[in-house]
Amino acid sequence: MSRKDIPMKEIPEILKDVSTGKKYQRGRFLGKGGFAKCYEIVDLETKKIFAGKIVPKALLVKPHQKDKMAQEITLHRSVSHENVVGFHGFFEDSDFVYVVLELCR
Ligand SMILES: Nc1ncnc2c1ncn2[C@@H]1O[C@H](COP(=O)(O)OP(=O)(O)OP(=O)(O)O)[C@@H](O)[C@H]1O
Repeated sequence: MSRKDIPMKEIPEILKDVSTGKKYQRGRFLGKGGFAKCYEIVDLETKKIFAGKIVPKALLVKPHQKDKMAQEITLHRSVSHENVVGFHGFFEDSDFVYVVLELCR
């Protein structure tokens, strides 16, 4: 089965982190990578703006794809440097993994 045949769920307008209760409004589309689509997202409580990197779980089927995603998160959360885009956390629901990043203007 090729990539285009995989049925894709729609990304929600409001992204909810059930573990913290945080909610983000999905805004402007920023760009697309190999697996992810990136959007501006706004924390509904603090009104702070971030970049949300959203990866469909339907694309993370092979063990090495899941491992790469987990490794990206593990590495990125451990790095804090002025030249590396800031990492603000991640969460998931049944269909997507959401990574919250500093927004690059
Ligand atoms: N923190 C950010 N702030 C603003 N725009 C971003 C941010 N992160 C990603 N983007 C936009 O989203 C696009 C896709 O990013 P993503 O990190 O998914 O892909 P990539 O690194 O280009 O590819 P790959 O999937 O191979 O890692 C980028 O090219 C950029 O336009």
